[in-house]
Amino acid sequence: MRQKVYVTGSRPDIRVPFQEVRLGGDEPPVRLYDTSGPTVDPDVGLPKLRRDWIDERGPGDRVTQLHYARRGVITPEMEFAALREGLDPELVRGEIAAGRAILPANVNHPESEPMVIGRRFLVKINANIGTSAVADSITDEVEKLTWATRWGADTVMDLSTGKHIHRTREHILRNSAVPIGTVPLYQALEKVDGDPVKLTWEVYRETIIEQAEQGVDYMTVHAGVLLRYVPLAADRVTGIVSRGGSIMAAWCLAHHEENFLYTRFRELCEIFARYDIAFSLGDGLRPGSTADANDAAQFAELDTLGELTRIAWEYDVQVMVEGPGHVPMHLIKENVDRQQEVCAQAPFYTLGPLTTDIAPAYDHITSAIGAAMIGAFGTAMLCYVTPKEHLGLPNRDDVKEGVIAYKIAAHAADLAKGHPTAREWDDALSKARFEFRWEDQFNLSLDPERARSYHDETLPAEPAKTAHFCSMCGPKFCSMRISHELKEYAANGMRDKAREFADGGNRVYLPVVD
Ligand SMILES: C[C@H]1O[C@@H](n2cnc3c(N)ncnc32)[C@H](O)[C@@H]1O
Ligand SMILES: Cc1ncc(COP(=O)(O)O)c(N)n1
Ligand code: MET
Ligand code: SF4
Ligand SMILES: [Zn+2]
Repeated sequence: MRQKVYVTGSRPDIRVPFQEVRLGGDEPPVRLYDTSGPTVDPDVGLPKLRRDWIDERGPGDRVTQLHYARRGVITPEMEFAALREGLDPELVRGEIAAGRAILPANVNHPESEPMVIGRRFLVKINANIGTSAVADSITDEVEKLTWATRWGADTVMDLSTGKHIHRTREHILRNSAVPIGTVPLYQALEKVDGDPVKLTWEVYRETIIEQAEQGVDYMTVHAGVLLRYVPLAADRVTGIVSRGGSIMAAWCLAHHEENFLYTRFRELCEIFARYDIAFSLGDGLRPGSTADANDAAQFAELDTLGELTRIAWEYDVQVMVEGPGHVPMHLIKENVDRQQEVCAQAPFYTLGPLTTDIAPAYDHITSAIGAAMIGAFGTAMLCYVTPKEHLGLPNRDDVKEGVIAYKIAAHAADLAKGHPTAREWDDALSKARFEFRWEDQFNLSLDPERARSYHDETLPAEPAKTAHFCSMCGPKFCSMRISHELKEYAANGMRDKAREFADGGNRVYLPVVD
């Protein structure tokens, strides 16, 4: 059974949720990092976990976690995030202060359960949801939110572009125990009837304040798409594939002016600091195909993102940096190394990357391969890709497929990086598997329901739950059963050897099988 348990911190309202798996036999229970949050009841709403923490600090021009971290303060949010990972709160504070980690936590999102994004911590995953002009249901999106977090999304981005963007986001935020990210440019574009040329700084500014008041925790800002970089993407196989990037490029060319997100960046920082919104510096020039990976346009923009990272830090605003996209395996490492170098170790947040372009309908797999690699190289958060990528808006089932694929990638990276708590989970599952504790194996797995149902497809009867085989090899060929017998031989062999020794070495050695 999986059960929710809480670990308490230095004050009574720091209660950190875990999923505890009780195991059979003499095995101690295993605690899993829990992202699922409290059960959502739309009539009651979520508990406002952070309410008192925010109120105690009061309003101000710089109410950011980075601001407190730099002054040596461990906030309740930092302690909460540390307890979730089984790490020292001082490590969380130090990494935030150094800009190597962020804790996205808008003062207007008290429902959020804090977590920390940075290379020293568990690799996090983000799930994208949101309406489009073609599919515009608020209830569907709230369901995707709860479904995504049910399977382990650490943050969710609302990328809505439909008719009711404000209302959709309100429902998402009030029902979300994970930080919510947005791309405010999408709503700004709706406000000017979808014509990029009509965009203005004023419309954009009004939009970010609207979203800041609602409680958006981090915002993608495509401030690195400079006028002079746009021609660099002209000869690409797939041009500019970022929505925000293409919008800003269109604006720059039409006005022949520098990107207003870049020229007004300091004003943005002042606003973000008042709410503690984190920047997710958008990669508007990311490659959208294998052919375009690591090209001049992509790396020119990255240099600008490095410059903007340092400016945000002047204002105590937290920053992460977005990365690609479509990148074949041999070009992945350079992406992390360059980003870490150029952006002074600010956390990296990548979309995949997709390691090949040939598998539409399976891009959760093409991209989970790249995500696992880039995570192991030090990327802090992985943005999922669903099987619907390039084909249409993901539904609830696609959201689950994407989240599970990315939980696998993130955990595989945690193991490779040696996060202190990652290994325990694998060991517990492997032991259960080797000891034919089938129920424990199911309950410890990322998707217990599917594991159980796949097993039961061929062997549904109750005795099969303790059987020393499954239908893959059958009883006679079960290598793990044979391994147990080998162990017995070895143990008996040792006993016999001991007896042989006591007998003066005159016995012929024969293993005893009972
Ligand atoms: C940047 C990435 O965001 C994803 N994306 C954009 N809009 C949505 C949406 N409404 N729902 C889910 N994913 C979306 C696409 O997968 C794109 O590749
Ligand atoms: C990791 C990640 N997630 C979302 C976006 C926003 O999308 P777009 O750049 O297409 O507007 C992005 N740039 N990077
Ligand atoms: N899949 C694209 C990307 O990787 C985004 C939308 S399709 C051009 O960025
Ligand atoms: S996902 Fe579809 S709508 Fe979006 S850029 Fe690609 S083809 Fe265009
Ligand atoms: Zn793509």
